[in-house]
Amino acid sequence: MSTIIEARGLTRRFGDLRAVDEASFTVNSGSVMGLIGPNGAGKTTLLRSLLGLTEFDGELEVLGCSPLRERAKLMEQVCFIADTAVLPRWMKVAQLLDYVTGIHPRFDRDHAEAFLRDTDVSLKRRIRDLSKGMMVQLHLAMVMAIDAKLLILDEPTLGLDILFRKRFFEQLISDYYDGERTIIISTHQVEEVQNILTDVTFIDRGKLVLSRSMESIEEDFVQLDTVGENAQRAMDIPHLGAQSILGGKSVIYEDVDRALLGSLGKLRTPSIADLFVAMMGGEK
Ligand SMILES: Nc1ncnc2c1ncn2[C@@H]1O[C@H](COP(=O)(O)OP(=O)(O)OP(=O)(O)O)[C@@H](O)[C@H]1O
Repeated sequence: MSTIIEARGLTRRFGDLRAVDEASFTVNSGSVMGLIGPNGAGKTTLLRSLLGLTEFDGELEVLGCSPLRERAKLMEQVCFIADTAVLPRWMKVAQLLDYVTGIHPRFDRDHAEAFLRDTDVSLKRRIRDLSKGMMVQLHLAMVMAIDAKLLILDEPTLGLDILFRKRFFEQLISDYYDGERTIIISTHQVEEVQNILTDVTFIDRGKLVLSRSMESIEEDFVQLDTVGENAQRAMDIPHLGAQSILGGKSVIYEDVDRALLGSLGKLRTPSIADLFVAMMGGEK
């Protein structure tokens, strides 16, 4: 396992606004990291910094390169799909494959075609005539055929229905992820990525609120569902956040004595979505 990204005090200012504020984190090879935050939290700005697409202060190294000074070298090893990614609509699918074969040294056309054979996307179709779902399949085919060490996806499933979103993430993990590549996915759709992540980072108003492995989430956080009088006792113990449930409370704690909580109700590991709500300002 090697370090792919190392950020120390990464900051991006727009006038008085700090879109990314003193972010320090490490990403290791083989990680599938979810970058999760509300609208305007700084996700896109953080990803753009990693790619050298925006100026920043602080220290940042991505795949051993300085994103601002060695962008060309970095781009040889990175694949990025922006939330606003658009394919040239006037091209036919086959022409797109020709085009990317011509410009990208690590694009494997045969691999892309093999992937597309299992979809409804025909090489003869014009891109503008594809449905949204087919467009995603085409995007995925392009991504999977690029041999990149780091894949960065900014809101890759925006505007798609739940079936396509699920399929996108499933295929990403089953067909692309090989345990060595590193994937960073920014998304609002927390529930759908939860099962594929090895690491999770929460960002809120530019600050990293949480940056951990999924394994350590299990160790560090616990959720208690409790009803009746026990609910008040549970709320008296310092906690991260709480939600009302039928007849009681569901409360999330960090680093707490589980034996003490066990007598008050049912314990479980919080989902990423529940943890997100608790940390981003649920009922306290
Ligand atoms: N070029 C810019 N000039 C000025 N402010 C900017 C610029 N780009 C982003 N911002 C501001 O920085 C903050 C973070 O924006 P960013 O797009 O990184 O958030 P995000 O988490 O990706 O949001 P969303 O989920 O809505 O896409 C926002 O307040 C945004 O208005």
